[in-house]
Amino acid sequence: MANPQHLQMREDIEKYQRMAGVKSDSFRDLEAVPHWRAYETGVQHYKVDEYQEAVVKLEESLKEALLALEDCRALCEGPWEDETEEEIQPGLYEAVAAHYIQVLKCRQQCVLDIATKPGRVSATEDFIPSHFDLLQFAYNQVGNQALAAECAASYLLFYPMDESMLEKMKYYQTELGEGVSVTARENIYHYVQQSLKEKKLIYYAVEHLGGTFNDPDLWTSDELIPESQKQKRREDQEKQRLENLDVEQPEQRGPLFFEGLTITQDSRQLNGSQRVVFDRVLTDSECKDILRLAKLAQDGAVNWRDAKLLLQASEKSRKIVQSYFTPGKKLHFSFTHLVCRTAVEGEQDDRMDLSHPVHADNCLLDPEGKECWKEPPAYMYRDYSGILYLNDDFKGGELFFTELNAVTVTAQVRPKCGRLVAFSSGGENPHGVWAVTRGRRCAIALWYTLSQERAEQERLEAEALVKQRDMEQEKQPEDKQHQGLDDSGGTSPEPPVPKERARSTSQRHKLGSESPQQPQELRVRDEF
Ligand SMILES: O=C(O)CCC(=O)C(=O)O
Ligand SMILES: [Fe+2]
Repeated sequence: MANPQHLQMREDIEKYQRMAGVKSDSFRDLEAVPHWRAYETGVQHYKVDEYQEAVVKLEESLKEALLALEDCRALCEGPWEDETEEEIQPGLYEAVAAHYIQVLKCRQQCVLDIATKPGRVSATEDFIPSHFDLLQFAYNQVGNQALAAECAASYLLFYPMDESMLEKMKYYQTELGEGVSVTARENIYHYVQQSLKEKKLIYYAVEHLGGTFNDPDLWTSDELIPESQKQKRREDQEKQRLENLDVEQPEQRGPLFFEGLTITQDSRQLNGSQRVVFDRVLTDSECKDILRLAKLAQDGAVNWRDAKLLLQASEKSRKIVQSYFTPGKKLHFSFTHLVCRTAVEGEQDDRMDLSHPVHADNCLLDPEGKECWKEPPAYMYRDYSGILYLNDDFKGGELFFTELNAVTVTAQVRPKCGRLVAFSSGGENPHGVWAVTRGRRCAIALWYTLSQERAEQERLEAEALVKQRDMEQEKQPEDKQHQGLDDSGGTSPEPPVPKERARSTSQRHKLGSESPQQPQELRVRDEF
């Protein structure tokens, strides 16, 4: 459950299911926690308009979550175990204050604990308040306005100025009649009051005694936060807002600067959003040259001119993606990768397996939860993906897009020389590759980021190297220049290509298997 992408485990479960005597309730998720199970079921009912069932499950989830919260908070009362402070010998009052603040911070963090799905690392935002938003709507749908109003009032305890909820509240009050008093749930009132008191103390301590506090709640009112902390919080929120803006921009198309380039399919034709197929990005002879590079790199010898061509081809793709999706900021390379997949020997008929399992490029796909988790080890900073294909003399190996469930295929793209498929890298674009059943399929896989800090350093170095070499060649006499251009290894300076051998063992690309810290320029490798 926590690793829904784990193909081996999925296969094993299917195998067990086929065994005699094994029933569906023989499978138990030992990591499951009651409130998460209820929450997910509740949200699923809600999404398909089954409000009666949604109400039951969401109430259960809320009750269980509050119990889990209390358990977690109680565990904060233990002895103080801060090894980093061991050296310092504080006075009694300082020690008491430090201990108490630590307990308070620990209690506050419990919200994150319960809002984090087992097996995940990032918490669902506004986990408790969102229950009331869902519940007020669901109760209204099943005709229980009194409870809908109570839930709306409970939500307003967290966000008293929320305009849309205030509107709803007015509506419920009118429906119920002015004489009927509507109050929030008492336990939620206490929960909010207590949490606010704790926050007040913590912020006081941060301001006067130092330290930091990462408030886990989004609903904390501004008045409570000291000026010094507010600034930081504002900056964080602004950064977050800008990041979201970048990726969630509506599709608006900029001009394409390259002659001959065609848009073969857009998002509508590919049944999704932020997807596109371009053709004629490369000519046949350019594909051939880069393919030769794939072959040579395998043998540890790389032609300088082909390496430069690869850099140019990927830069051209970057410009195309940038101008097509117009994300409002410069796109930087985050990873460049020349990859070939070769058919395995033997029986190929009716193969239904995948050369690359369904995944999203910047988040961890959770087909059961119909979500995509932006958390490590996913490459969260990847914003756009591009795959520039180099050949079509193979069988199988189509790229396909699916819905979030990872099984409903929404579009398929057949690779060919000069075809560039580009798409936003998030959960809106799960994709995979069918098995290559004959021949060898080569492509340049490219990922782009809007974050300058995440730009691929090796690529910048390689570009600088090319520039430097070009300048040196300009200075050289004519005859020597030609020699340099046609040079395939030998006397020329080292091209920016690793001389490692492509791996020859059967291997599948696994999301998160490459270390983001050590990207290598122009990686060349074989997959099967
Ligand atoms: O080769 C392809 O068509 C897609 C590869 C891919 O999705 C990836 O490497 O993340
Ligand atoms: Fe991918």
